[in-house]
Amino acid sequence: MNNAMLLHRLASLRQVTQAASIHTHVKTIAQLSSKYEKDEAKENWLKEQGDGGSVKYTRNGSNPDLGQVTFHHKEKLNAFTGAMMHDFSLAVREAVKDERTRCVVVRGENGNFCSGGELNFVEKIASEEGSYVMNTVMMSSLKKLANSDKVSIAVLEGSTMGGASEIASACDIRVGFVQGKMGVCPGWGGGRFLVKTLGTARAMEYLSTAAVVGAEELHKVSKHAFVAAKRMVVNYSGKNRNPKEREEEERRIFMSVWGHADHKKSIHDIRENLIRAKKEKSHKK
Ligand SMILES: CC[C@@H](C(=O)O)C(=O)SCCNC(=O)CCNC(=O)[C@H](O)C(C)(C)COP(=O)(O)OP(=O)(O)OC[C@H]1O[C@@H](n2cnc3c(N)ncnc32)[C@H](O)[C@@H]1OP(=O)(O)O
Repeated sequence: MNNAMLLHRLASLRQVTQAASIHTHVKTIAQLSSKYEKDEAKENWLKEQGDGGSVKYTRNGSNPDLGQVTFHHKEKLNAFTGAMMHDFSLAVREAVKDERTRCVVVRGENGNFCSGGELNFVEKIASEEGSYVMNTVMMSSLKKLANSDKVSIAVLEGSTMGGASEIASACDIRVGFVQGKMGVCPGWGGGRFLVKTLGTARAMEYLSTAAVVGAEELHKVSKHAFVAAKRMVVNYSGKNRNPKEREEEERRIFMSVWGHADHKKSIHDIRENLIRAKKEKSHKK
């Protein structure tokens, strides 16, 4: 879809967009931010919610300039659990502090980058508290990676889906986003990187159409996701806003869609599809 067509569609949807009610969550964010004042408290909460997999920082033995952050969860294509988000924070901190290296390679084991959030975990934390903690921790890790003086390189092998696209975007690599299909919008702090890398029109197109569903179909699936995508792009393209306000707004936008009925239904449908695909595969054998 070209930009003119996209703008035309956006204009025709404006009425609905304006009518959709999205809560701002200001009060909730203030309460949660005092409950989880320390980074460690948020990271530990995530670890408690979902186990399985790990993320490790290592140095490349043959090339001392290279550090590497590796996702280990090969049986689920390196899908991120809460424990992995916890480890990712520690690994990124270690990587950006390592004075012996100039580059950080970010990759998944076994020839796959990452298939996004682990779906059981994603379903379990589909709440305001879950969205706040996950968003804050992952956004902080991605910011550290993006703002560090290391050159970060995402090795995009195999699957790169959902939140994994946000990690890849923080390393400045262009990838497709599937969040529209899930009835949400980027939840790991990736909105900023997408707008920075692609510009506003392309970012809107990617968020609303790039992946699997077109804008009109997406709007039927979840007008909330569509509206959130628009708000996220406007947030980073608007003038006269300071970076902190933008970051807070990105978090509010994400929290307004995470755990919504559309989102819960989408997680359920995606999991059902995976189970059905697995059964079909085993029948064919
Ligand atoms: C804020 C984060 C959040 C967001 O952005 O909104 C997310 O990231 S949500 C997750 C988004 N990701 C997805 O929707 C991807 C779901 N997975 C797939 O569509 C497919 O697995 C695939 C990535 C297209 C690969 O397909 P294929 O090559 O056919 O492999 P399998 O489907 O057989 O996968 C192997 C194995 O891995 C399990 N798996 C894969 N991804 C996930 C996941 N995200 N969470 C949990 N489990 C996952 C899959 O179920 C298979 O397991 P078994 O059936 O037990 O072998």
